[in-house]
Amino acid sequence: MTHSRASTRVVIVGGGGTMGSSTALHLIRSGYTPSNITVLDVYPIPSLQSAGYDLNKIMSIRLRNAVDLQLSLESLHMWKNDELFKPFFHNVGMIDCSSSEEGIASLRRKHQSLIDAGIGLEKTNVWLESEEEILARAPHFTREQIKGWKGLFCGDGGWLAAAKAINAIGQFLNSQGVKFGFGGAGTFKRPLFAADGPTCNGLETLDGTKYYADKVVLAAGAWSPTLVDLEDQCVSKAWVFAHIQLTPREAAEYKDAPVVYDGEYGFFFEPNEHGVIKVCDEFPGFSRFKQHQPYGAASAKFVSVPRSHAKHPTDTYPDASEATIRKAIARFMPHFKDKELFNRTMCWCADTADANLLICEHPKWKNFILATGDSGHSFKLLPNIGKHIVELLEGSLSQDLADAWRWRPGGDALKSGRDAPAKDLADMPG
Ligand SMILES: Cc1cc2nc3c(=O)[nH]c(=O)nc-3n(C[C@H](O)[C@H](O)[C@H](O)COP(=O)(O)OP(=O)(O)OC[C@H]3O[C@@H](n4cnc5c(N)ncnc54)[C@H](O)[C@@H]3O)c2cc1C
Repeated sequence: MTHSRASTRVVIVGGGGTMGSSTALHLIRSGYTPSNITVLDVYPIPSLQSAGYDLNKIMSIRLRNAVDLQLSLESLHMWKNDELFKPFFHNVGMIDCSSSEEGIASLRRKHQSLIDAGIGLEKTNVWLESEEEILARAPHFTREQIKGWKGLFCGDGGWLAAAKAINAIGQFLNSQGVKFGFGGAGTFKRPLFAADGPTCNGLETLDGTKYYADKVVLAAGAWSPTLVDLEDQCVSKAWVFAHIQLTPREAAEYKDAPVVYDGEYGFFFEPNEHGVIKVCDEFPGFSRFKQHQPYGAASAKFVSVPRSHAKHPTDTYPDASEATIRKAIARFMPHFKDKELFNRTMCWCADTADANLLICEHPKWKNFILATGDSGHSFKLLPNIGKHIVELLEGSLSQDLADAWRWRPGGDALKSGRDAPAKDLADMPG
């Protein structure tokens, strides 16, 4: 039986997170009936354990391949122009810099790719060769601090008020009459299948509720590989960050400052309206492997299982992270190096081997759609990723996106194109 948009029932697992909320939004924008859309999550939207539940995320144009460039440009357009998203984009720019020979050479290649893209990106992305040029963009630095730094000022970039943007989608979904299930009634347990065997016709949640649907979308982020067997295509990894509190006077000095990113240290954002600065270090992530049997696996296997900060709020991060975050603060803001750190936390993503998303129908389960996979860069796609997930549901996804996001076991998702594989949390003191 074929369904019209108005009559198709869709259940979204992880609808309180980034890709899931975007999918629900675009179903409505495409003409699906809100009461036929069910958003499930462990926590109410914005879910406390979503990777997007955060003060801020970086917005920048990604040039890694044609698909990333297309998605970044689409999302930039929406962050700038779509009424729902506009309030959450702070277009303060980003300084992508380095003081090492290797780092500078890599940034020069990035600058060249921007020019080679041939779409005028060199007008907004400017090479910073001299200390004067850097100080003109970031007057809060001292000349001493930026000695040897070179890099790019990315004028299209800046930061996104992440949790607030997901919250705005949640409010819109609520106003439209979308159905929600949270807690036990929102926590995915297993898919349900029709009498023919391979056709998925719904799912059961932890409390035993059964939701029947024409399409099930699994957008459970770092939890996806623990819920269904993804045949090792995704490895869930954590990154860390902490916050410092500035006085109103200190915060005023950093107001509208660009995001500063140095791949050897980390990155930081301008203070929020309460004077809080978030600081991240940069490293290949932490895994947390244990024996676990996702649905569809013949037996238990080694899977990296995220530990939810929402469930374990006293969890912070390994001792080593305290040192690297302090090192980043000392590099970027030496006068704040002794400030107290608070809200130390981990944030989980499901990395794929080639850093492309995994957005496809399950190869064996008809109507069960995966919308997951990561590379630590997908929050910026909040405004537009759902549009493509809806295209997949409808069979109209373009071939280049379908190729990039296909089911593709076999790569090394632990390393995921980074310089080193992730370390396991079990091996990290603290
Ligand atoms: C430290 C860090 C920094 C990052 N920085 C940036 C950045 O600067 N810019 C950028 O663009 N991207 C960034 N990212 C990446 C970005 O946050 C992720 O790519 C994106 O948020 C992933 O979206 P998702 O929908 O796959 O997962 P999530 O947003 O995590 O959503 C998954 C959802 O599934 C839910 N869920 C889990 N289990 C179940 C279950 N059993 N049943 C129902 N629901 C369930 C969760 O509660 C959650 O709401 C960063 C990520 C991290 C970790």
